[in-house]
Amino acid sequence: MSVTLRAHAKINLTLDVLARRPDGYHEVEMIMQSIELHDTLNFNIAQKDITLMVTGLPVPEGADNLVLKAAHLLREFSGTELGATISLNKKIPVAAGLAGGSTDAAATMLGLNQLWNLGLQRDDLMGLALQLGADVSFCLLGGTAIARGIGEVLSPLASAPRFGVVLVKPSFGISTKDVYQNLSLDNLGLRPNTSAMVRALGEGNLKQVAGELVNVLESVTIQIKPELNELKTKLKKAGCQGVLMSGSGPTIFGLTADMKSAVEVAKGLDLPDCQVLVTGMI
Ligand SMILES: C[C@](O)(CO)[C@H](O)COP(=O)(O)OP(=O)(O)OC[C@H]1O[C@@H](n2ccc(N)nc2=O)[C@H](O)[C@@H]1O
Ligand SMILES: Nc1ncnc2c1ncn2[C@@H]1O[C@H](COP(=O)(O)OP(=O)(O)OP(=O)(O)O)[C@@H](O)[C@H]1O
Repeated sequence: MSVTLRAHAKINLTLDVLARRPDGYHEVEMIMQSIELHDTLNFNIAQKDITLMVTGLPVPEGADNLVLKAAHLLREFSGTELGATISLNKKIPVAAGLAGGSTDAAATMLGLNQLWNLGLQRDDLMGLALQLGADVSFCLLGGTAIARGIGEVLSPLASAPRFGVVLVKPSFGISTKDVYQNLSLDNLGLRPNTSAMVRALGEGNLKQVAGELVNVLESVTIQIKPELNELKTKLKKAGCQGVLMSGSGPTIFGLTADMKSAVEVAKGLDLPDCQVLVTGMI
């Protein structure tokens, strides 16, 4: 028996921070969107051990990998004694603001639930997701959704238009924790209008969607890495309708009418120090 799953990356179309909690986490309100860009995971049954092999982009293969953390958490929760041989083909840039680790963790729970025939419901997995990371809950659901709480309270939205997405990932990564810690809640600057973005998505109006793209973490990350401002300007000049940093960064995304126009925009970009990827909303 073998199970193969795609683990999709996400972008944040809006991101607002409402409060800091005593445990250091933040209450957020954000519109999350899955994109075509994905890692691929393959799961095979094994007698006892859980092992992981990674191909593609380098990520640690040891116990710190979120795939192994998710697998051990699920095995403990379910009580099964089965093992698994897992392979991960890593395509999503790492420490990029695209939830690469979180989506692998979510896919691992979904894949092993099938492989081990556990019969767990999505709600059971949702309960475990939060132990692995704030973005894992959304990654289990996918599509388009409003996320509240620390990211685990989800309200699914109707499928968004399949706008094209150009991703620009600089060579450096960024620590999500550092970004949240450097955020001054008294000085958030421009805040997103969640309901206006929901309306714009519902109408499929790219110009309006572009006008509602706001992420309060952007100015924090730009303060650490001012070169992100130049990347935003270049993406706009190259023809993207709207441009924003995803999550805590440093990836910048630009939206276009469709994948074809995203390919054209990417062709016009001269960014030798960055990884440029063309993908689309799903
Ligand atoms: C920036 C986003 O990616 C937007 O989707 C998420 O809010 C972050 O989600 P994530 O990377 O899955 O977050 P976790 O791995 O759970 O947490 C990493 C660190 O980010 C900070 N963190 C994360 C989520 C949140 N709502 N408040 C926080 O303050 C905490 O300092 C935490 O130690
Ligand atoms: N399967 C995995 N894929 C990517 N990173 C992983 C994985 N497992 C553990 N990590 C570690 O997690 C850290 C964050 O990587 P990740 O790509 O998830 O960040 P991110 O895209 O910024 O996530 P988010 O958008 O959820 O904040 C890295 O330092 C990486 O070493």
